[in-house]
Amino acid sequence: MADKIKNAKIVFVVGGPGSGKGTQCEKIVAKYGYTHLSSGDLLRAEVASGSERGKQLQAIMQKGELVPLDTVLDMIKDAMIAKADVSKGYLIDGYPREVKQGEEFEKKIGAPALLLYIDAKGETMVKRLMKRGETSGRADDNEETIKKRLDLYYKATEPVIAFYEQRGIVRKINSELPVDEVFAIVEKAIDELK
Ligand SMILES: Nc1nc2c(ncn2[C@@H]2O[C@H](COP(=O)(O)OP(=O)(O)OP(=O)(O)O)[C@@H](O)[C@H]2O)c(=O)[nH]1
Ligand SMILES: Nc1ccn([C@@H]2O[C@H](COP(=O)(O)OP(=O)(O)O)[C@@H](O)[C@H]2O)c(=O)n1
Ligand SMILES: [Mg+2]
Repeated sequence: MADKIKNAKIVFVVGGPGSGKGTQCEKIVAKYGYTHLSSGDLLRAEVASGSERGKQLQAIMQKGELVPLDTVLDMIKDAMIAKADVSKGYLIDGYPREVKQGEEFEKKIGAPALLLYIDAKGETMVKRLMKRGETSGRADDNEETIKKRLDLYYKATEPVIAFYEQRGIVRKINSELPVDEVFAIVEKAIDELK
């Protein structure tokens, strides 16, 4: 079962909240046909289902904290298996959030071939999320939760980048530029994989 996805290309897409991970992933899907799995979207779908587990997740996400590791990892794994027959590669967006999440992913699923590090300044991310919050309906796109998400990003997620840098698979992408210019850099990184 998990064997099916062992040979697939796995790309981690990591960056702060509102750095533009989702935006770039959509463009990668359109050009390369990869399967996009946003850990945040998977969690929000569970919340929307109204399940008991969803209610617990909602409370954690509203505070900008991290949900238990196993919960996210199981969701990602199930979603990967569901697409195993048709997938050219996987974009794992918003995961790992901490080094331990990366280690567990590798134990249960496989190793990433590339980590796209979507990098924007803190103030840029806050500005984008406040703007997105005007229309997104996301409960965590508010000033207080954004600040917590950002703090947690610097504390827990930036070490993930250092961890994979040692392996030489990190490509840092400056996402202060306009979307299409950012994508031009992303394309180069993906093309290197072939
Ligand atoms: N100028 C500029 N704006 C961008 C870029 N990428 C995204 N944005 C804007 O920033 C906002 C956040 O982008 P998302 O792609 O949703 O960010 P994300 O990293 O997926 O954020 P989370 O869902 O919070 O993880 C969007 O509303 C975009 O309009 C970019 O490369 N340049
Ligand atoms: N791997 C993950 C991904 C998301 N989450 C939770 O889901 C929320 C939204 O995640 P997201 O990736 O859509 O958004 P950002 O936090 O990057 O803005 C996070 O703030 C966490 O509460 C998590 O706990 N673990
Ligand atoms: Mg996103």
